[in-house]
Amino acid sequence: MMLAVQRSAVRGTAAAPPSKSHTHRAFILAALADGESVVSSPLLGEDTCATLDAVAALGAAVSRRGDDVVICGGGLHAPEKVIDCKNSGTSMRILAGVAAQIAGTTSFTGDASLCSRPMKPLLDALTDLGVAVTAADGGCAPFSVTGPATGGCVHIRGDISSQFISALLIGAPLSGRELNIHLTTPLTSRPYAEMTIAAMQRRGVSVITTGDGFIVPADQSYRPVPVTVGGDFSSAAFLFAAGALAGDVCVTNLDPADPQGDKMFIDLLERLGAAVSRGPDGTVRAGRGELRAADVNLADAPDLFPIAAVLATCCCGTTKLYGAAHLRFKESDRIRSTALFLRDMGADITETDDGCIIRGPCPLHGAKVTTFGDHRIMMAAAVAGLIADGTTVIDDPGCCAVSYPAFVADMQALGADMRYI
Ligand SMILES: O=C(O)C1=C[C@@H](OP(=O)(O)O)[C@@H](O)[C@H](O)C1
Ligand SMILES: C=C(OP(=O)(O)O)C(=O)O
Repeated sequence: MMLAVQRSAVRGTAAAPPSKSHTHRAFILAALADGESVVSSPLLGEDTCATLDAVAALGAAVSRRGDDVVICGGGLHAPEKVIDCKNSGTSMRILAGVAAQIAGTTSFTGDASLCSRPMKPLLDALTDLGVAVTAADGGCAPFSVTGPATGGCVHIRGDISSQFISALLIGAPLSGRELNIHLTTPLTSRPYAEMTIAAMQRRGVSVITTGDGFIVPADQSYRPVPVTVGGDFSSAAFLFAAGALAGDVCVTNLDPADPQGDKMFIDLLERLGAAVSRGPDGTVRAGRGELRAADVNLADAPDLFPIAAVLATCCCGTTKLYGAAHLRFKESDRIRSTALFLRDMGADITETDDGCIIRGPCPLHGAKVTTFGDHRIMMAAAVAGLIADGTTVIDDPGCCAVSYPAFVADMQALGADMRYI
């Protein structure tokens, strides 16, 4: 199946889908807390469902109560079956940190994309903490960890994925001993580590931020708390960009106080010259404006890169997106896959090591887009198709189900001419 997109205007209101990152953390931390946790409004996308299946395999009792997911956690054990994290880096990295704290062997696998993404820095850190690790060549999945880990001191790089740090932090209280994490390179995607710490603290576990990392003090445990998952700013970025490029879109279900780093997209739209207005209830509206180029550091918000690059094609002048070399380790090499589809659509775009340079404005035309099975490439290309001359034909449109299953339906409801062919 393909998705055919024609130039079209979008207008109206859409609710941001629930946050993928918050849902992963809510499911995993509920599994680690003794007792029942109710998770309301979770994202039930392919990635978060992979996490839910995994926590059930590790021994948490998972049930549905209406739209809520109820998890009875505590007393986890090594599973019989291999944990398949499918396309989800967050699931694999954080759950590896959890499994490392459990006696016995837990094996992990994923799809072809996930099995090519880096795991070695985390697996090396777990080895230093006394975990026996067996992994494929290069330290990627499939791999197994045999725990439990000890506490102590660990050195790990911070510039490949913050998920390694989230994994060590979340698993640490299970050992009962202090864990001292020293970062050997600067931490990228830092807001995600901060989301992890906030989620741990909400459940009664404190984390100390040090000059070069983090300490999880000894003798702490998670307590169950009910959570309602708020909207996802990374997914909302596609709705905002559609409004800023092709009409006027109002997005609800976003909390301005949420720690998600990708809420910077709203400031970015304003900086580039889009018409942005913020309602008192957190509702944000984005419409057309005279867009002008800017230098944008995406070190802390890498998931915004593909859609920010689409916006940049409509900016007057040279836009530089930089600071995000870790984009090369996502579901696809997102610097390469974004440059490929935008160049095919007529953009003047040059890849750099840590981003790209776009000389705009570039009139876009329809093209055949390869998503490489990457949800954010699919959604960014679909938004680009709204302003392109002719038809944009996107392969594997179902891949958006990992983070935003209703993306195409939401866009169609706003008036986008998107059809499955
Ligand atoms: O912890 C998380 O929920 C995430 C962390 C980020 O990954 P990196 O830390 O690998 O950049 C982000 O890209 C991903 O979509 C979700
Ligand atoms: C990189 C992403 O997720 P993950 O690392 O969990 O696969 C993403 O959603 O863009």
